[in-house]
Amino acid sequence: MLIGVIADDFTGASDIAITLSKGLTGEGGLETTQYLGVPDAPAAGQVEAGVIALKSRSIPADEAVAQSLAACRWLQAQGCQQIVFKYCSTFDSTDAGNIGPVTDALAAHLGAQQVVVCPAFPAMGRTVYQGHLFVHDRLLSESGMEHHPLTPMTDANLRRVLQRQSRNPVAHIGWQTVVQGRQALRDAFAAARQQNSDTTLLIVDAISEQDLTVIGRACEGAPLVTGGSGIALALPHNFIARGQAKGQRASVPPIDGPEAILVGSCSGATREQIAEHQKKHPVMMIEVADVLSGKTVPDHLVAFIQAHQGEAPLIYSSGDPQTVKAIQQQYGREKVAAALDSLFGTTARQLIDAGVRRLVVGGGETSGAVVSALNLSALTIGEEIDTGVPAMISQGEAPIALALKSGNFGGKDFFARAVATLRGGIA
Ligand SMILES: Nc1ncnc2c1ncn2[C@@H]1O[C@H](COP(=O)(O)OP(=O)(O)O)[C@@H](O)[C@H]1O
Ligand SMILES: O=C(O)[C@@H](O)C(=O)COP(=O)(O)O
Repeated sequence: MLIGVIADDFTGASDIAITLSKGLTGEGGLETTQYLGVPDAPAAGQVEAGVIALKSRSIPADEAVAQSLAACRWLQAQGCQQIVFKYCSTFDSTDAGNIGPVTDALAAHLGAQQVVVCPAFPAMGRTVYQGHLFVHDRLLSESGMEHHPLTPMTDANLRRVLQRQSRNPVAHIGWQTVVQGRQALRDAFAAARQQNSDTTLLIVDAISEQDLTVIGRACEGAPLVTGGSGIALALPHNFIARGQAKGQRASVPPIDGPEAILVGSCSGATREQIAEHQKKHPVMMIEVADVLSGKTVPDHLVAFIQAHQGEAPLIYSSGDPQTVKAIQQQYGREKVAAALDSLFGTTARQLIDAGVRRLVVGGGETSGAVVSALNLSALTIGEEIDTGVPAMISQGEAPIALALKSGNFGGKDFFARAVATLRGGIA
C-alpha cells in the first residue's frame, strides 16, 4: 500500500476513494479499497491506496484522535508512504474539533513539520481563496452550511476556524503562489519552515483542479497531507511517475436484486433530490417525533421497502432548517441523531437479511450508521455515479452494492440513477 487515507466519515471516504482510483485524466489512478473502520487483518497485497472510513467527525475530540491514530498505525503497517487525513470540503467541525485535534495528533505521530490544509473541491463549487472557504459564489457561512444539524459552519475564515481547534500555529499560502506552480509552492513551504520551526498547519488556497494538481505534486514526499477529496487528485501521479504504481484499477461485477434508498441528510441538495424522486417513485417520510416515541420502528420501514420492490423505494427523515431546529430544541441534537442512526442502522440490517442487495444512502452520518450496522469489512471502488460518489461493492461472501452520497452531492435525479448504476453500471 502506498497511500493511506483516514476519512472522518463514510461518504467522505468514498469521495476520496474514487478520486484516488481515477487519478489524473489520461494517466489513471491507484487500485483502491475502502475499509469500514480499522481492519483487524492485513490488507490484500494488490491494494495501492487504502481508505479507512471512520465515523469521527462529530464524536468527542479525544475519541476521534484515538481512532485516527489507530487507523494511521494500521496504514503504516501496510507500508503506506503517505497519510492523508480527509475531512469535509465544507470543513465540517466545531470549535472543539475534530479537524484541528486530529491533524495535530497525526502530525506529531508522523513527525510532520508542515501540514497542508486544503478542503477545496472545485468540481462541487468549494474553493479556498485568501484563506476563506466558498461554496459556489457564497462564503461557507452563508451557503446553507450555517444550518447543518451537527456541525453548523458560521465562519468562512479557515485560519480563524482552524486556529480555534489547533495547538499548532496556522499559516496561509495564497493563490498567487500556487498559480506559479509546483516549485514556487515548494519554495513557499521552505520559507514557511524557516520562519517557524514549530509544526505548522498551512492553509493553501485552491480555486481550480489545476491548483489542486500543483498542490498534490508539491506534496510529493510529505508524510501527512490533509483536505477534501480534491487534495488527492494528483497524489497517485507522484507514485505512478516514479514507477511505484501502474495506473490501473480493479474491475468489479454488477449486482442485481432488491433495492432500497435510505436518506437522513437534511441538506438543500438532498431535499431537492427527494422531491424529484417522489415524482416517479414511492417515497416514505419519517416523523422524527414518532421515532423518538417508538411509534415508528424499523419493521415499518422494511415493510414499505418490501411492498415497493423494483420501484426504487426511498425512505427519508430529512427536514428543512426550521423543522430540524424545532425538533433539536425539543429533544436535544444528540438524542435526535442517535435515534435516527439507530433506526436507519437496524432497518438496513433487516433489509439485507431480507435479501436487499443494492443500497443507496443519503448523508454522511447516516451512511456511517447504516454501513456500521452491516458489519462489512471492505468495499471495492467501482464507477463514479456522480461527482464524488462511486458505486461500491462489498468484499467477501454475498456481496452487496452500495452508494453512499454526501448530503450536498449529486444531481437532481441522483437516487434513481444510483439504483440503476448499481445494477448494471459497475464496470
Ligand atoms: N428531521 C430531522 N430533524 C433533525 N435531525 C435530523 C432529521 N433528519 C436527519 N437528521 C440528522 O441530521 C444529520 C444529517 O447528517 P448527515 O447524515 O451527515 O447528512 P449530511 O451528509 O447532509 O451532512 C444526521 O445526524 C441525522 O440523524
Ligand atoms: O468533502 C466532501 O464534501 C464530502 O466528501 C464529505 O465529506 C461529505 O460529508 P457529508 O456532507 O456529511 O456527507
